[in-house]
Amino acid sequence: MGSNSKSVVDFIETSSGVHFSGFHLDRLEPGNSEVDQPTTSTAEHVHKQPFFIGVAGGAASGKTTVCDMIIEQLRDQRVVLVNQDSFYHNLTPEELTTVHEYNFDHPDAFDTEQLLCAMEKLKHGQEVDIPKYDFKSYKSDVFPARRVNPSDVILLEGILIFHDPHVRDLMNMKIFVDTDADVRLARRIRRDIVEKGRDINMVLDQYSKFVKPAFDDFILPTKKYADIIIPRGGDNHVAVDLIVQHIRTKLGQHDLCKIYPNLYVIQSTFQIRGMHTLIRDAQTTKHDFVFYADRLIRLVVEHGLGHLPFTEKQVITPTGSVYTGVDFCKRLCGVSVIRSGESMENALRACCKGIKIGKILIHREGDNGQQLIYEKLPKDISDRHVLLLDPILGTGNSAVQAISLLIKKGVPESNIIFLNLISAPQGVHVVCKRFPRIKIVTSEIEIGLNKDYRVIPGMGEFGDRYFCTDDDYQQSVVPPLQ
Ligand SMILES: Nc1ncnc2c1ncn2[C@@H]1O[C@H](COP(=O)(O)OP(=O)(O)O)[C@@H](O)[C@H]1O
Ligand SMILES: Nc1ccn([C@@H]2O[C@H](COP(=O)(O)O)[C@@H](O)[C@H]2O)c(=O)n1
Ligand SMILES: [Mg+2]
Repeated sequence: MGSNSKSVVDFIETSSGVHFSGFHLDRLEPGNSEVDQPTTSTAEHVHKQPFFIGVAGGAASGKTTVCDMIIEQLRDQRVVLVNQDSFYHNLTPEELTTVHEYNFDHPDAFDTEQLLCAMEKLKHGQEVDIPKYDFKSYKSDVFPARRVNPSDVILLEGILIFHDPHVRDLMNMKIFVDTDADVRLARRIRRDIVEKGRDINMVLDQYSKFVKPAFDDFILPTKKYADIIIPRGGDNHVAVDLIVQHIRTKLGQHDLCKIYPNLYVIQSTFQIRGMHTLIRDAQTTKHDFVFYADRLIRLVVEHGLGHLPFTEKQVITPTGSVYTGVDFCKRLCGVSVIRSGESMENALRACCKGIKIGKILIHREGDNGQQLIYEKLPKDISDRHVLLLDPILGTGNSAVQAISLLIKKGVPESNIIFLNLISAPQGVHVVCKRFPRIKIVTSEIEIGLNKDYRVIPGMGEFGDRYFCTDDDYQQSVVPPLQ
């Protein structure tokens, strides 16, 4: 037992009306909590964030070609392509007279502020006017601007789009098209002569004076920022297919998964939706609530176990053949946040024979914020991977308390997997910002928190419903399976 003299049972009994692992904060004074207070107590309506892809590479490496291939495969999505060329500074009359002296491959040739502003607007779901650049007059105010509507996927391509850190930060995926210099030069000569009506000597002059040095000095050094490097550009169909597959996966995910790569929402199926429908329904009987909550918990636990490290193992099958498989991670334990988290222990025990399970009890007392009042953890917990169990992530305050304790006990942050059934975006932000290396596995992301800091739509007081300590629930409403 911790320093507090009250028994665990006392605390459990006095906690009625509160989801035990997520405390009401309405009476908390600023500064009492270890965690920043949520900025809003109402449902958080986050607009659907577009997936932003940057495509960089040398001139004529095939950036536009790769983008066109991606767009072609994503015909069923709203995709927009923006070219960095649109943000070239207009040349002054003086610069125009000596245009062969102008370096179009230097970062200063672009109006990066205007580019950043336009891309931020698109990222935030606003329409934007993109200038049309004229390669013949070297101006972007000759033609009317192009109105670009908010889209699901934004592609930004250009030689130097990875140069500015602010522009880079907007991107969810960075691609570098890596094509041999001689191929780029050959393509450029053809393109500049045919499309831009330029003279061969002028093209070669510009190449040796500006294009090649700028590639070495500014473009190539940004290759290190790329998540994916595509050799041979548009000829690399495998790379483009994989990229499209990834984009489709990301589009199907909750926005929070794009922000926090360590947040895993298990793939929804009609079975999962059906279980959620039952456990969220206030009319569902106690018996059904426990049955379907258990089914969902088992899915979350199995998914969470999938994130543990493994080692390769070979066995001999009864046919005498070698089967190359994997060995389960042995050094693990569960930690349940009393009381709701205890509902997840059976599923964990059913999956991991003989697993050690520790307990943490956190409660809010008076105006002093939450207090950790009980903990019983395996002595060697710092050597183990920890599956932290709590079915609801609400404000994130109790999760932060529990995780902080585990870290204090020597558990590396990256060894903690937090398993829950539902997560409010506010809690995800709080936990993921504070502990960027832990993993959260959940089965659904909620709309948010109401003014009483309760998760909505939610499922009520989980502990009461699961452990049948709320007398108000219906005995039998949902008919059993035939
Ligand atoms: N894989 C390829 N095979 C043949 N020609 C290509 C290939 N990729 C691009 N091109 C041609 O090379 C030129 C430059 O390609 P582009 O995609 O516009 O490059 P970037 O946008 O990087 O400047 C274009 O004329 C294009 O048709
Ligand atoms: N007026 C201009 C503006 C740019 N360039 C060259 O275009 C290249 C970038 O375009 P990509 O489609 O190849 O990415 C860059 O190398 C500039 O030198 C130009 O020649 N004239
Ligand atoms: Mg291009």
